[in-house]
Amino acid sequence: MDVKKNIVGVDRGEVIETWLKKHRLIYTGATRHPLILSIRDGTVHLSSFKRWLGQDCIFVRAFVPFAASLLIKAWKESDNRSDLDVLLGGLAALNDEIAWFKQEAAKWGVLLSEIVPQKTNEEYCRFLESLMSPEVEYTVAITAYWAIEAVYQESFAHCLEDGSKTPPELLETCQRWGNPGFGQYCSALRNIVNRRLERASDDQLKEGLDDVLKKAEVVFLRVLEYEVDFWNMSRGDSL
Ligand SMILES: Cc1ncc(CNC=O)c(N)n1
Repeated sequence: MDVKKNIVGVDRGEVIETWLKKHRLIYTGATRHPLILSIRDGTVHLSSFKRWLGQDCIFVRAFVPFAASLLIKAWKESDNRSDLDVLLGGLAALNDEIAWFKQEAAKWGVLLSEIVPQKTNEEYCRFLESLMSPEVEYTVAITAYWAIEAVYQESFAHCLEDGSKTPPELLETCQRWGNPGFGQYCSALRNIVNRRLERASDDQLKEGLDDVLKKAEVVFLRVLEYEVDFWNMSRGDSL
């Protein structure tokens, strides 16, 4: 098959695929972390799970305004109306998710009022806040958003695959991000990102334009690093 290449030599619509090949190791580090592997093989320490749960409750509260800021960028900058529908669906799901976190925390006896955000969590939330700035391009911000969602989707779907021994009391958590609907949502986000990056690489022909493609790749890698650090907090030795 004749694959068209644009000026930066990237196959059309394949930017994310190229990144995933190039950064395989860190991507696998984020999506196959020891915490996830221990959930999947049933050896997870519940104290680790609870530490993750408490920290993630805090993270998700910062993720909501980030998602809202992305909705604004999409409305202002997107070349495709359906982006807004995809993002609004994500925001609606976050409403359920926040309610679920409260209920799940209560179920495990995790007292949300007493959770202290760890340094990694605070830094990750600050990073999200930096992406909310109007200076940050829609393409760059939605790349981060897709990566954040995709890591959880791939991680938790792994715990639901045939042969996994995920403890029954953790199945609901895994289904939250590992269910097929969330998978489709992540594919829709990935399609948006690929479309935007393809456009960005075309635009780089024009003089004076920032290298959005490079910025998006840097942001993608930072998300993966933060996700690995975030899982690491569950070990409880990072305070
Ligand atoms: C640290 C982290 N990364 C990704 C997600 C998934 N997105 C929203 O729920 C999450 N909850 N927490």
